[in-house]
Amino acid sequence: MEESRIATPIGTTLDRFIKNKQENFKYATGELSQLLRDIALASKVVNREVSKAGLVDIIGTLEAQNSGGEQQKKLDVLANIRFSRALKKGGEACALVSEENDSYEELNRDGKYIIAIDPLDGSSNIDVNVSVGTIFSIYRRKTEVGSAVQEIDVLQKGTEQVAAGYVLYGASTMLVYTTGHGVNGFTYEQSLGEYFLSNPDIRIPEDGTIYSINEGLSKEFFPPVTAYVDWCKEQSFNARYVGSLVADFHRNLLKGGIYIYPATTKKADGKLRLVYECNPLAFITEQAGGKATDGNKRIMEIEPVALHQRSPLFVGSLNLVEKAMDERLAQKAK
Ligand SMILES: O=P(O)(O)OC[C@H]1O[C@](O)(COP(=O)(O)O)[C@@H](O)[C@@H]1O
Ligand SMILES: [Mg+2]
Ligand SMILES: [Mg+2]
Repeated sequence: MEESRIATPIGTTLDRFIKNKQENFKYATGELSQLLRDIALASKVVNREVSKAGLVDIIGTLEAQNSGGEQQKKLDVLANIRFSRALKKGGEACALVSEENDSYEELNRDGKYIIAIDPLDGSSNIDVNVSVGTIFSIYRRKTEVGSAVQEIDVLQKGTEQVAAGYVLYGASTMLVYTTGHGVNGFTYEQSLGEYFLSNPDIRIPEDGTIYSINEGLSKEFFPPVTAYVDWCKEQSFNARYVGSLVADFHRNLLKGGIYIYPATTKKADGKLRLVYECNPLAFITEQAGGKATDGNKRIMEIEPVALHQRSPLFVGSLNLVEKAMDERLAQKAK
């Protein structure tokens, strides 16, 4: 089916855009479209809570820890509940994999889709009014509709994703997603309660002058990363690190740049989670013309073995990520 080449006008609502693009999806039965709407709806509720975080009692940390042993923030849990409820009610998702749940949550047995989600990304920034986000990834189930969800459904390679996206709760709130036909960004108009197309067909510049890495960890960097960061400095690149993956990623997607969370002497697999942080952002990056690796291989080719497994991440502008890979090889050759 020939993809319609007519550009969708800026200001088109998300609903209208999803409807227009549905014909691009060979399974076009409307379920994926409805799922995207359910996620957008939940993000509006979370946006409301994030935007008034300082006024109501949702600031602060809970006793409980998540699967990664990190202290859960109240907003982590609240966001998780909002997305889980919206997906349960929507009926299209059979299971939810979430950073905030140890195991996957079965939702609707008749659902055809698996959702993997980081309900609130950038938790360390929640209490200080710095941008945070939500990251999501969508797969088709492998098992029979109506049957119990199994591991083969929830542990799929990134190349199996049918859609991925993120919501950035920043100066404005944006939803950016792909269904494998390019990347589009929508800005939330609070008073109308609607997302409007603001960034059609996003392409990441092949080059950039921004590098994002937590240099506070530099004592724990392996030589290839140290050499690469030194190279960025020699180029007089700008160091930018918000500490919220979604915010750092979004800036680099629009302006060009590279985000790195490497393996370190203390964290052999880095910090970020493959299934609901690295894979969705890798899908978006590749669809926008960029590159995403774990330092050696394509992120989306990594076979997941655990829901919360971690992976190093090098993501962003094609030439910057390739340079980082070359640096690794050069260092290895030494
Ligand atoms: O403080 P560090 O070690 O640089 O880690 C920051 C990274 O950790 C994260 O906060 C991890 O995500 P969560 O907040 O969802 O756990 C990323 O958003 C961010 O890029
Ligand atoms: Mg995160
Ligand atoms: Mg999180």
